[in-house]
Amino acid sequence: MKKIAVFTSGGDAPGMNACIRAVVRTSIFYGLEIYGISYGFDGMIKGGFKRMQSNSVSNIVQRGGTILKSARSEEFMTKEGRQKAYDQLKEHEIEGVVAIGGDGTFTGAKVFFEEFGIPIIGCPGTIDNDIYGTDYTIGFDTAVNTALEAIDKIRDTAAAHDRIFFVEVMGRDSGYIAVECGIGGGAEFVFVPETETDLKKVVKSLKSLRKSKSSSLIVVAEGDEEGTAEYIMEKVKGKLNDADKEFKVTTLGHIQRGGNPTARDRVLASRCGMAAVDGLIAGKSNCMAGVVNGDVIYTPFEDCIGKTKPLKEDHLKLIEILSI
Ligand SMILES: Nc1ncnc2c1ncn2[C@@H]1O[C@H](COP(=O)(O)OP(=O)(O)O)[C@@H](O)[C@H]1O
Ligand SMILES: O=P(O)(O)OC[C@H]1O[C@](O)(COP(=O)(O)O)[C@@H](O)[C@@H]1O
Repeated sequence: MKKIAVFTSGGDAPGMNACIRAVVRTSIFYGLEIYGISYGFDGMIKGGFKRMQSNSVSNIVQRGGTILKSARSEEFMTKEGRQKAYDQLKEHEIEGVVAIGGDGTFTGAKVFFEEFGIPIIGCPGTIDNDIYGTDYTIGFDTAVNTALEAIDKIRDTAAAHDRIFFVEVMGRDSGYIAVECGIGGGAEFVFVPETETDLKKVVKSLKSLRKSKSSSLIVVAEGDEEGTAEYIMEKVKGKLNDADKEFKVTTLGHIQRGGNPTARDRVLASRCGMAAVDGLIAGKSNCMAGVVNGDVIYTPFEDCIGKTKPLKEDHLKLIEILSI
């Protein structure tokens, strides 16, 4: 293997730059030529390849976003689009690819490998932490810390004014961010897509909590099956029927996906990046490099996509117990 390429795809997650840096420097360390592909699969189709040197990735380990840009590609969803991408890789004599992204990216990578046999290894880059085959995904720790900082500030206002606050955090299909913010931020309740949200029970608990607490904080994952934080707040407000209480909603939004990665994310990203290149050199493919129980492991894309990583039962129990 002489030439490999790396790209970021789907969204962006803090730590992607640290991962790119590790891929580039590990490749150079082993004497490989390394190319960066801009704008994910779209860039592959359009031939957006650029040779990278060690100094191409200087001073980025601490930066959020991705220097390779990120994109979602409709064209790659078609056989014709993937054929164009393959032709571009052939033209540039690329023999292996590192894909940094989430489960959508890995789904595309798996299809691509099955059709054209180009060796491809993934690194888990998503703030949602919803990928099987790694205890944590790159960006999750930073997103939780960003959301937690905001929640701490919101708590000050909630306490000062005796308010009930609903804070919406990211997580289209997953409650990992909500659960960790809920535990770390001392939330009274956390609503997540993985479990049924029982509003009747919540209203009952809020009524009884009124005796001991003057303010409450509820964290809602954006993908909760009951609806948005705004919608849930209106429903709870209607049922609680407490004219003296003020209800407020804060949606944290994309601030959770930006910012400098935490130490944990930088280290995880660097380990996964190095492991992806090691894996390609060792002849691995169609899999993701992740970290489980402290060790790097390679998990087939099929499992990363097909298997779910359930929320920890004891985390959910913790929230219930600590909120009394
Ligand atoms: N079934 C598929 N076939 C081919 N490409 C796919 C498929 N699913 C996803 N992709 C590609 O992966 C890209 C990123 O997926 P997306 O779900 O948007 O992000 P993420 O990787 O963060 O989950 C898509 O824009 C598309 O180009
Ligand atoms: O507005 P966008 O860019 O589609 O992103 C929103 C989505 O991004 C996510 O945070 C996931 O993003 P990443 O996979 O890139 O980390 C989801 O929880 C959220 O629904």
